[in-house]
Amino acid sequence: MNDVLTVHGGTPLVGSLAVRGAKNFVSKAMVAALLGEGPSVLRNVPQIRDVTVVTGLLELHGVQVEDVQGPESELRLDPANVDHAHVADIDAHAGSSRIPILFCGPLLHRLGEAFIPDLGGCRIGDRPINYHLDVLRQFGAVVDKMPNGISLKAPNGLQGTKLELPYPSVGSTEQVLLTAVRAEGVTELRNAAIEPEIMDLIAVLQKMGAIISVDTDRTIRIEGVDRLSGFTHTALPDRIEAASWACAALATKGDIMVHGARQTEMMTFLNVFRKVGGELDIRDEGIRFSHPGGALNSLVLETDVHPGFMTDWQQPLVVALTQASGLSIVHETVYENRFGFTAALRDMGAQIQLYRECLGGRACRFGARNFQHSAVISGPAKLHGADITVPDLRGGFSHLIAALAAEGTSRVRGIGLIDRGYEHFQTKLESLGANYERG
Ligand SMILES: CC(=O)N[C@H]1[C@@H](OP(=O)(O)OP(=O)(O)OC[C@H]2O[C@@H](n3ccc(=O)[nH]c3=O)[C@H](O)[C@@H]2O)O[C@H](CO)[C@@H](O)[C@@H]1O
Ligand SMILES: C=C(OP(=O)(O)O)C(=O)O
Repeated sequence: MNDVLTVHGGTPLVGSLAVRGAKNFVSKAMVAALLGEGPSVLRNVPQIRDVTVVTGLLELHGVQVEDVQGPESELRLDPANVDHAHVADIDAHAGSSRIPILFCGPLLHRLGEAFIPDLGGCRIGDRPINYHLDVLRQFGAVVDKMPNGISLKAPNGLQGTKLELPYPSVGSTEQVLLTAVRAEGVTELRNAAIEPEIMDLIAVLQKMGAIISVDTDRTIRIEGVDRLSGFTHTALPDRIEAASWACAALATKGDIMVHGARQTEMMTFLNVFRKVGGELDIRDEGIRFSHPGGALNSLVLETDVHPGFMTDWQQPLVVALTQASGLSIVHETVYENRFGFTAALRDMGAQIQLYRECLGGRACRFGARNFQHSAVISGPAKLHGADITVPDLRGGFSHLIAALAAEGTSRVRGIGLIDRGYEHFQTKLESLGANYERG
C-alpha cells in the first residue's frame, strides 16, 4: 500500500521548497568519476532513486562510494579498486535506469572490456541504443549482443574519430564525451546535443584534465589525453524539477517559491510560463512561480532539443494547459510516444485529443510514422478525482498535479516511480499544504 496516495484535490499549493542537483547530470558525473586516477567529490547531490541505482552499479564495479549527508550533500567516489568489467548481480539493476550504457567508454579504457545489461528508464518510446553502439564501434570497440545485454571489448584500445549523430541525442553525446576524453587522438562530434547538463559534464571532464571545445554549430572537439584526475564539483540545479513545481503552481492556482531554480538554464520555460499567464519573480536564490488569479492563456508549442522547450517539461505543462482558456497545441518532437499519460487526464475530465500529424508548425521525424505525438488541449476543464496509475516519472508527477488540482478524491497508484527523479516529493507536497494520505 506504500505505493498509493489518496489525494484530496482543490487546494492551491502554496509555500517554498528547494531543488538540488539535476538528475540528468549527477548520474553522468558519477560515471565520469570512473575515469579518474584519484577520488572525486560531487556536491549538491539529490536523494533520488537514480543516484541510489548508479551508486549500486559503481560499487559493483569496485568504486568506493561514500555518501556524506549534510548541507553540501556530498558524494565521494574513489575508483582506485575498479577491477570488474562483468559483475554477477548487475541484472538486479537492469530495468531501473538508462545510465549503464554510459559505463562503456570508462570501463573499456580501464579494463579493456565491459558488460552492459539491458536498460531501464521511462517507457516513453522505443528508446533504442543504436547511436551509442555505432559511435562505440567507430572508436574501435567490438560490440556483441547477448541475451540480456551487450558485451564490449577494445582489443586495440580506443581511437579518436570523426562522428556525426543522426539526431542530437543527449545520451549519445555523453557517450562520445566519456569515451573520447581518454581515446588516442582527436574526436570531432557533429550534431551534438548541448543541453546544460552536458555543459556541466564537460566542465567536470575539464576539471579532470580533458581538453574539450564546443562550437556554436553543435560541433564538439575532444583531444584525448593519457590520464585524468578526480574532480570536485557542485552539480547544476534540476531545471526539470523546478519547472514541474512551477506547473503545479499554475494548475492548482498556487504560489511556489523554488529555491535553487536558476534562470539561465530555464529561459525557454520561463518565456512559456509567462505567455501562459503565470507570474514570475526571478531572484538570486531561486524563482517564485504563481498563478495570476484570473484566466490562463492557451498556446502553441513544440518540444525540442536545447535551447528549445525540453520534452521533460512537456508532461507537467500539459496539466497546467488543461486550465487555460481556449485551444492549446503541443507537438512532441523528441519522443514518439510521450502522451500516454493523457489517458488518465481524460478520465479526470480533461479535454485532450491526440493526433498522428505534426501539428502547430514544422514537420518532425515522427510525422510520417503513425505515432500520436501531437496533442490538442481544450480548456479550461473542470477536473474531478479518479483512480489512476502512474506510467512514468514525469507522467506520474503530472498525474499527481492533476489530482491536486481536481475536485474530489483520487487514488494515485505506483507513486514509487516518482522517487526516481523528485527528491522527497511527499515532504515537499506536505510543506505546500497538499491534502493527501498514504495508502
Ligand atoms: C538520464 C537522462 O539524461 N535522460 C534524459 C536524456 O535521455 P536520453 O539520453 O535517453 O535521450 P536522447 O536525447 O538520447 O533521445 C532523444 C531521441 O533520440 C533517440 N535515440 C537516442 C539514442 C539512440 O541510440 N537512438 C535513438 O534513436 C531517442 O529514441 C529519442 O527519440 O535526454 C532526454 C532528451 O532531453 C530526456 O528526456 C531524458 O530525461
Ligand atoms: C525521461 C526521463 O528520464 P530517463 O532518461 O532517466 O528515463 C526524465 O527524466 O524525464
